[in-house]
Amino acid sequence: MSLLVDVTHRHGEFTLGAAFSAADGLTALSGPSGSGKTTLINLIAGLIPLQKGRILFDDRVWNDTDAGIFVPPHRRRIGYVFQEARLFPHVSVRANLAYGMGNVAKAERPARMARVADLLRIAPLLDRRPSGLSGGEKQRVALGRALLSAPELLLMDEPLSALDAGLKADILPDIERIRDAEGIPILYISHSIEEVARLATHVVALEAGRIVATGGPEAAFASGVSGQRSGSFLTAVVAEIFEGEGLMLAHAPGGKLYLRAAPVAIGQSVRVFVPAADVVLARGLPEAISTLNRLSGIVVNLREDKNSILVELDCGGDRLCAEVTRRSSERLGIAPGERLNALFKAVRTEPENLYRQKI
Ligand SMILES: Nc1ncnc2c1ncn2[C@@H]1O[C@H](COP(=O)(O)OP(=O)(O)OP(=O)(O)O)[C@@H](O)[C@H]1O
Repeated sequence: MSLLVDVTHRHGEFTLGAAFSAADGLTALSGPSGSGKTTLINLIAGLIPLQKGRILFDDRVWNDTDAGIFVPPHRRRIGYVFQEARLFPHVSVRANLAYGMGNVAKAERPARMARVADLLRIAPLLDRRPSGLSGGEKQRVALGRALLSAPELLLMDEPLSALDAGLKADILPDIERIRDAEGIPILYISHSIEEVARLATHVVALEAGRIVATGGPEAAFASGVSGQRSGSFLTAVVAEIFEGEGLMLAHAPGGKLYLRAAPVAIGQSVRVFVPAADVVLARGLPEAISTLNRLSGIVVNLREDKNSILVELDCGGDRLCAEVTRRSSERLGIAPGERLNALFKAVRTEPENLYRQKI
């Protein structure tokens, strides 16, 4: 299934002009506050009428201003999850979930309810009222309600931003399961590079109403989503898990990676986020050093970033970014074309930011 968007829309001084497509998987919409992310998904949902352009889903036209076509929101088969769960407080979780199933044939409802309750671990909550649930439980119910409508497209507007770190970590695997099990496109607004790192199959980066980059998760750095935290993504295949040590070994194109162990299988492909400030650059390799990860790479780019230099290395095809002071860069005489070693500690790799591809 795929979504095709080509829209122009003005709110007073602000103009959104965006063209992109999104297929199955999770497309993160990143960008600074006010860049137009919510406007974009509200247009896709049909919640605000489009001023100019087209929105197509597969071969169906949801909106085409030239042809005068506008399909109303309830006929678009979209699930929408907001920052706040927005549940009905006075009825049970079961009734909240059932509310979403208007589109589903009656005979299929019990099985669908059971499947989604299982997928999101909410079966034990069905007879409770939302007021007694934790923020994370409420958000899982909101996700469940969106899924029960049998959506063809899921829109999520910062669904985790109201949750504390512990609850976020608890719900991330649920979103991952939805991404991998439902086979529908998901558009996911997030300000967090960690969420993008963990969940995104694609990124569309917006700035001041325009798309500034699309592609893999690195695209998020083109906009303000990452704030101060520059970094890069390495892909690798898990080769060995050292159970007792909480450590695993994965093979990346540029060499071996030792990572904090995560619930993955041998042979599984993972993508790890390495913050640029965690990478140490060295000429030669010190013998006695605790750092487990040592990749060799060619300097392809040097970029000034405030009081730092961001040094980009090509490590066997993967890009690895290191942040060093200008003083270090000058002392080492770092220049494009040079081969350097990049070191980073296994203990700094964060399993909760690890993207895992299904096997
Ligand atoms: N109904 C409206 N009327 C006038 N201006 C609006 C309206 N809705 C949004 N805007 C403006 O459009 C711009 C984009 O807003 P939008 O909410 O889409 O951004 P966003 O990227 O989702 O921001 P945030 O990350 O803060 O939620 C902002 O400048 C906002 O003030």
